[in-house]
Amino acid sequence: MDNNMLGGKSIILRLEINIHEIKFGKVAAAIFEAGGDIVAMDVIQTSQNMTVRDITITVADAIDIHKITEAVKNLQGVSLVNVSDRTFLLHLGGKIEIKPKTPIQNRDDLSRVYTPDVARVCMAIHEEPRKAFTLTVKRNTVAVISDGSAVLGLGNIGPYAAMPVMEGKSMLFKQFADVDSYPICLDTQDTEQIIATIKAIAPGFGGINLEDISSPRCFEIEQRLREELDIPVFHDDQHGTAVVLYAALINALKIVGKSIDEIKVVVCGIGAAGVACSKILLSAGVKEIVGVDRDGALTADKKYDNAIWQWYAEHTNPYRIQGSLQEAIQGADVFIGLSAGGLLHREDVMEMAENPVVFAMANPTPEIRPEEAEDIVAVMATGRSDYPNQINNVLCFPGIFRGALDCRATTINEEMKLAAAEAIASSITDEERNRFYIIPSVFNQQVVKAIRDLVIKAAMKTGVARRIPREYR
Ligand SMILES: NC(=O)C1=CN([C@@H]2O[C@H](COP(=O)(O)OP(=O)(O)OC[C@H]3O[C@@H](n4cnc5c(N)ncnc54)[C@H](O)[C@@H]3O)[C@@H](O)[C@H]2O)C=CC1
Ligand SMILES: CC(=O)C(=O)O
Ligand SMILES: [Mg+2]
Repeated sequence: MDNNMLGGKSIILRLEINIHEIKFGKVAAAIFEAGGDIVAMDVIQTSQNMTVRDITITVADAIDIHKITEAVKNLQGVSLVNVSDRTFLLHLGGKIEIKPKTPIQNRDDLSRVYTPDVARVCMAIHEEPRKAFTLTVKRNTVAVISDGSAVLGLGNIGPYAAMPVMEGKSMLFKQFADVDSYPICLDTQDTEQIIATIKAIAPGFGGINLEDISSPRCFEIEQRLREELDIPVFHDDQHGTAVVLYAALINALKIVGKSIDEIKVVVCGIGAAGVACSKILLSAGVKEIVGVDRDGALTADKKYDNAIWQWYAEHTNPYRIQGSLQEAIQGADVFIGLSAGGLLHREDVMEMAENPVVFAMANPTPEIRPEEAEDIVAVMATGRSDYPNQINNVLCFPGIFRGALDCRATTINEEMKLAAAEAIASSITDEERNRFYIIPSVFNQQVVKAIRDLVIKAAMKTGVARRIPREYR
């Protein structure tokens, strides 16, 4: 895939221009004609014959970037030194760092944070292991762990390529909920090795956020770790997504005036996210869910090697609909896309029931782009930050872990997830709610706090809180 397809709407061209051969106005005109809008320019170097300039250009899409670079290369007297985009610049050297909380200014400080005095702290924890929560980073730190096997909708791109997403999740944890986290990408996709590795590194963490691990391995990995560790293990693509999806659906149904037990829902992509979203909808009372994957609708009339698909087929699709997405979507009230970009077409949306709700949540490219269907849908949402109604697990994972860490929960259970969904859905008032505003912004700090508070209450009520926060004592 062309790197620029992953986002960069703003690029910087470094050009070496022979000032005797071409005037800058001509360069600017060529960029403009190719679809670029020059928003800034820095002169890097000048000499009697040459000038080197960094030209910042905004573009509508990746095709324009190609057109612009070709146009510039074809100009006599111009040499294209480098093309960079702001997204790549933001990633130079990684996006996070670790800093000491206090400076070490003298030998006395050194002997306290390190040897010899640190030994007393070590022995205190040795004698009473739960002190690890008060005397180490465990109290506020989550591991963000991937094996690179299902990175966004990019597929199995491996542990190195997964790192930028995991670093991004760590940034979000810190900025939105003041949770510290380390991105960890494992160079194995073997279930047993992943489980053993995570168990081995768990002592330093207060929670494990599994990320972008493909199905069906993700189900066993999560389940085993939940059984074998005493800290929350949460597969974000399953549960974070399901929580936010459910919150968004509650509000979307209020707009279209349909009740949850009478809608037909088509879920496209029965992987980690698709299975978890379907499960939360089943428990919320949806009666007709049809799951569609690469081989079409999942139905109890077929047998599947994948145990989770077998379970899925037996618990959904009551009318045993068979066939492709195009067939399954006839008369559907809601489409939920958790598969790959571009799978849903305008013609398919036209076959849905009146006032269709379309949640095209694949990243980075949704199953259908809003501009293709917004005039024929009642409510449209994507997983992206650059369209209205962003249904993305970022609305859930910072707040749910904030709550879990603050009450030192041993797990994140169903009650805590439902509490998080309720906090998200109810953060939009009846007056505020409209077809472009069914879900709050990730920048709304009240949402993280609301999730945290309800999650702590749910943890206390279900007996999984090991610490009662001061305000609840
Ligand atoms: N908006 C959000 O918050 C989230 C969005 N996602 C997106 O959902 C998608 C799936 O993610 P995961 O469930 O983690 O991955 P996964 O690998 O566990 O599942 C993907 C599923 O989609 C199916 N699929 C792929 N291409 C298909 C096609 N052409 N037709 C039908 N089915 C197809 C696969 O067979 C697989 O079952 C990704 O695009 C991801 O970015 C995932 C989690 C959160
Ligand atoms: C948002 C997210 O976690 C994903 O697309 O995988
Ligand atoms: Mg993910």
